[in-house]
Amino acid sequence: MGVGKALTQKGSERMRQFPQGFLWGCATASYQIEGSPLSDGAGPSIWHRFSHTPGNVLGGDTGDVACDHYRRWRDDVVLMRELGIRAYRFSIAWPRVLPEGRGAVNENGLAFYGRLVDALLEADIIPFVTLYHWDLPGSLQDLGGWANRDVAGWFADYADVLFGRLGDRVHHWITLNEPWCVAHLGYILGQHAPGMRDLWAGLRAVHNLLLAHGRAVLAFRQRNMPEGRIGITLNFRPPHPGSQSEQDRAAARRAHAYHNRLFLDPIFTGRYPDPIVQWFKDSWPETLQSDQDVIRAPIDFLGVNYYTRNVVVHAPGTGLLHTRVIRQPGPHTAMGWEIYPEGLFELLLWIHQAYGSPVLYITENGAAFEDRPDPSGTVRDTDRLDYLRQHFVQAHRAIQEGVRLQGYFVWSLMDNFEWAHGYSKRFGIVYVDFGSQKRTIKQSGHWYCGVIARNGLEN
Ligand SMILES: N=[N+]=NCCCCNC(=O)[C@@H]1[C@H]2[C@H](O)[C@@H](O)[C@H](O)[C@@H](CO)[C@@H]12
Repeated sequence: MGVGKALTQKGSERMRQFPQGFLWGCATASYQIEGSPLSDGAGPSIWHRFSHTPGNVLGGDTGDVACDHYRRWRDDVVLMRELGIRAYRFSIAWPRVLPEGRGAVNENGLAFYGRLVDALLEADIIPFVTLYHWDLPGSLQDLGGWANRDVAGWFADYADVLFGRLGDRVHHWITLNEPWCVAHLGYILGQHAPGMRDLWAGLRAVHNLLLAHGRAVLAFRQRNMPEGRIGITLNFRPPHPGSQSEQDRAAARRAHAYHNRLFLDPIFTGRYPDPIVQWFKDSWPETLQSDQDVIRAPIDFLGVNYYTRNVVVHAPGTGLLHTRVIRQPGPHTAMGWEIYPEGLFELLLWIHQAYGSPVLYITENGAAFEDRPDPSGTVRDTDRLDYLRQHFVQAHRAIQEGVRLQGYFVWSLMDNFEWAHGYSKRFGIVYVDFGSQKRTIKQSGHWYCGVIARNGLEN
């Protein structure tokens, strides 16, 4: 598409037009919005255990109620229709479907997701289903969880149950959400469930997550669903060196290999980044030559989660990579993340150029800010609106450069349980009063509705 076609002059405004059929959407995750974690036969997840363990989540918050979506899902689909979103990315809680993680299917759990999918289709909203967004069945963690190589088979069997039962209506599947966070935050730093601090377990989790992804892709292909598309969602943090010194540039390369290439390279090239294998040398897991053929099973699209960049300097003896992130001047979100929209353009172009121009969806982008309703009940979150607008501009730039970006899911549809931060961080374009469960579309949500209707941005 030439630039001319995408920048149409409409009156005095310059429009940034997105391609026809571009999928504007919102994203959520099961443990963050559903509540009712043990209802109707569901088994406990590692996040149910982790949040109920004192000291793990700010304020002792848990996902016991969250946004009560398990009971309010019909009204939430109406809300999505009001927003005019064309697609909705949500995750399925593995322990609702297989309470023990393996074996008997919990029909009640499966029926919940079947009803949700039917309501979305009825509302002309395309479902994008994430098979795993961090809520591993506790019973599988008792067997080692992602550090146990058998998890690849357990995950593929779980995925296959869903392909069989929902594959007639769900045509877009994401195997894993942010496996980097699963391994790094859950098994190495211990900040997320299951709260382990074990480098050996964490690096084996990296490999087993990739194996599980590949086994699920192969199971999907076996089902021979021609309309179906499957991919994975990875989180990225483009690192910039804090100075042009060789030490800082080397630190940025280490951070880049660990944050951005650790999963991307095996999936697209069949090899781990050499700097990482060398860096972790004697801790690196034993792998089988045949593993790489499973891991690199071709996918139909890559989900990209982008929030910010990291400015990195060499820091001997500090952290896993002997690096430190330097806080930058300029605006930050309530998470303390620098607002750096250009990083999205840089990231999309890098993936496009370095990994063979894959089909991409931005499966998460958004910002937490201190939202408060004014006396009239209106939530004027202009900071979030500006954040989104600036990032949409960068996504449009990337499309102009030929990046095959086919959709954009704002994180998040509504304020929800922000993991170890509990309910203290609000990412929604819809405000949730967690006392009353009242939903209020924020100013950013009303603005987003207009972007979707015009399929573009006015200057
Ligand atoms: N360096 N460094 N590291 C830390 C990187 C943490 C990145 N966190 C995410 O990307 C999570 C993603 C998640 O899918 C969603 O469930 C979360 O609610 C959002 C908001 O937090 C984002």
